[in-house]
Amino acid sequence: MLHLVIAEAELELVPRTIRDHPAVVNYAKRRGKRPDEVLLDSTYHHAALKKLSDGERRGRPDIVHICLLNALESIANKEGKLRVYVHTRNDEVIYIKPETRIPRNYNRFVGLMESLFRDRAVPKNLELLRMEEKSLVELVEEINPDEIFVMHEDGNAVKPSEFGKILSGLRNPVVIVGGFPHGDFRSETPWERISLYDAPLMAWTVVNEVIISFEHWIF
Ligand SMILES: C[S@@+](CC[C@H](N)C(=O)[O-])C[C@H]1O[C@@H](n2cnc3c(N)ncnc32)[C@H](O)[C@@H]1O
Repeated sequence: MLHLVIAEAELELVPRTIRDHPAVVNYAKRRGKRPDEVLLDSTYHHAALKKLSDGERRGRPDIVHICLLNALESIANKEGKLRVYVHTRNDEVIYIKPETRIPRNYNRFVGLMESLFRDRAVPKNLELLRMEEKSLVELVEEINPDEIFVMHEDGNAVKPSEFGKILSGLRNPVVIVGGFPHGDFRSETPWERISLYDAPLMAWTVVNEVIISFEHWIF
């Protein structure tokens, strides 16, 4: 079973310090919500983000959305060979049941994530998505993998097909992909770094490359 972690994802509610910024207040009003109930989104809160530390990389639910659509619709997931987790910049972990259908529509996805931040599990009866406070290291320990790989543009160069072969030979590998648009991991990731290509790739491209290369060797 391959465990895929989208790590340090830029997924969070609007932080307290910018909840009274006009860009946030107007956006929340348009959506009929309170500023403390809405996701931070760089498309709409660009002006307010300038006031936050790390503002240039925060507010990117779209990265999580595309990664989850790709991973959960994959053949590996349909065949029960994949588990997907999202770890956020604020050390929350989202556990996702493999049968979860992520909304294709971005606005519906945002609404779903806002419900998850409020209720900690959605839908309440099935708990397809569940959120817990947990660090990346704690999540990795809980999975109890036989190998842990951090996808990184400066890592050891391994061709995607070769990496898929390595993953297919393991019992319970964890693969960590950064869910942020720029820069590096902010916390410690003391595991083997793997580069699939000699230039930076988007997170969802790496998700696809990893899953498809893995599938190639197990089906
Ligand atoms: C958009 S990148 C992160 C930002 C990137 N450091 C930059 O400044 O452009 C998102 C994630 O994709 C993965 N990634 C990006 N390029 C990669 C590569 N060439 N090989 C393996 N993983 C890569 C890493 O996990 C990275 O954290």
